[in-house]
Amino acid sequence: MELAPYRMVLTFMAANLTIATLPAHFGYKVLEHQHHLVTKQISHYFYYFYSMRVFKFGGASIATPEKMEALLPIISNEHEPVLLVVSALGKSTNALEKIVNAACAGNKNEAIHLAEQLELEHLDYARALLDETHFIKAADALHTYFNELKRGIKLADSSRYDFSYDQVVCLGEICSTLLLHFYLVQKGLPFDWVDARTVIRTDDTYRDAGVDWNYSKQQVQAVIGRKMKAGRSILTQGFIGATINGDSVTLGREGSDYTAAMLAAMLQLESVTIWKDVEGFLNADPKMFSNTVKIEALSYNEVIEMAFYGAQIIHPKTIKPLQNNNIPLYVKCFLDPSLSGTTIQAEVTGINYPPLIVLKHDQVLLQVTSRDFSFITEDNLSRLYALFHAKKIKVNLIQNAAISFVACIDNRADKIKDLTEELNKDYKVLSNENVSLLTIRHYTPEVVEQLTANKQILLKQETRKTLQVVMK
Ligand SMILES: Nc1ncnc2c1ncn2[C@@H]1O[C@H](COP(=O)(O)OP(=O)(O)O)[C@@H](O)[C@H]1O
Ligand SMILES: N[C@@H](CC(=O)OP(=O)(O)O)C(=O)O
Repeated sequence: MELAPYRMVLTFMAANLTIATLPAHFGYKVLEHQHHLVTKQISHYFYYFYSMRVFKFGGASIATPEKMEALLPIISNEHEPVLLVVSALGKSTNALEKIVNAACAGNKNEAIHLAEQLELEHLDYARALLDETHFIKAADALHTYFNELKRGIKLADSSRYDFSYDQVVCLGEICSTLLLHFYLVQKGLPFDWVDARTVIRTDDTYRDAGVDWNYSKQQVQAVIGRKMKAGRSILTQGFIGATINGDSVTLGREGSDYTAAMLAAMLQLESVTIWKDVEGFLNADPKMFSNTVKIEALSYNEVIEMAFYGAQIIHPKTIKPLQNNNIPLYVKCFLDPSLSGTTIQAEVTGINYPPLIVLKHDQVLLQVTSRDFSFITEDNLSRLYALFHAKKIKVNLIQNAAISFVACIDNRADKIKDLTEELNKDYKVLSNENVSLLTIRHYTPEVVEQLTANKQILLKQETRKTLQVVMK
């Protein structure tokens, strides 16, 4: 066990020294921290310095050099080393997807051309952000990684699309963090850049890699933890890792939130803040609904349900490591850090949730019927589930009847084609494409009426708290 009494004493000394050297108005905050520290030490046997935090910046927050510059006050306000987890610039992951698609379709020249365009965009970004000395260093580093990208294009092959995808797409995060790194160094901040592929070890499920928790934790503590204990702040990438063979992987689209949560759990840090372009966690996506309201505090339970059913604001895997380690998650607005944002934690009291709405488009409803009139009960259900599992298809909603089984799944044409071929051997399969899955937590009859008016309802399920409708 790591927590020896002297560690507690040292931590207290460190906290008290901090009080002595900070201006008076910081005193209260530090005392609050001390209280928090003791509580956390006793309950978790924490290994690291417990007031260190993780900040996750997504693509929207660094879409332009001006936006990146605007993050400086947020980052430099930290009194302790901070761990930054950062995504690719703006929509550059989509640009990288186009590149790998062209390469796998055999249009290698087009892919190289698109890669060169993307490199120029990164160079323009660097030029706008950095002084001459730092620009030269950044351009050099970018060149190295765009060469890695070009190697990925040359090797890309449609017969191993997911593998090819990861070798190319992972470079978005590498390049964005290089730009931010040189900017922070230029500003004199004590940051070290860590290639997440050296610490996050995964299996070889390309595009949705599973993390080897124990190995990664050891590496994260040895590399990132050690540096932070020595007073260095860290900048690393979300969304990426590497297999035991050193091949790059990605953790699933929008997976940077998950990386942030994972690192916080592995290092037992104080909290994770994800900086978004919205005021906080709203009761629905403001891009789809008007009159949304911000929720001040949410429980892990509410958020994991919403994320699982497609709330884009948080990656569904983010909550588990945080809940397991009782680490709070804050959703804050990078456009106005003074806004209170949303706190996500274990217990939330005194809040009456409004209806929380998630609308997920581009779904497919599959109806699978046994050809020989055998019941769809335990034996058939386990066969069907095993098949979905083998094809790595996530089932968003299911319902079964005597001889049929209905599943609502994301529209991944390649996977569905494979699955249908397999199912057709024993079952009759019908599919309804282009449907939407509506999930409402804390629903009211009025909201359900309003959101389903003029829609064809293909499937409906409700429990006391949650109503779900597949509709067209
Ligand atoms: N419940 C919700 N509350 C707030 N924003 C939401 C919600 N559901 C979806 N969103 C969308 O999530 C977006 C932010 O997430 P995302 O675009 O993935 O950010 P980033 O790429 O910076 O991580 C918001 O602009 C908003 O449109
Ligand atoms: N860049 C990746 C990972 C990610 O999490 O991005 P963002 O934080 O911008 O959603 C993606 O677009 O999927």
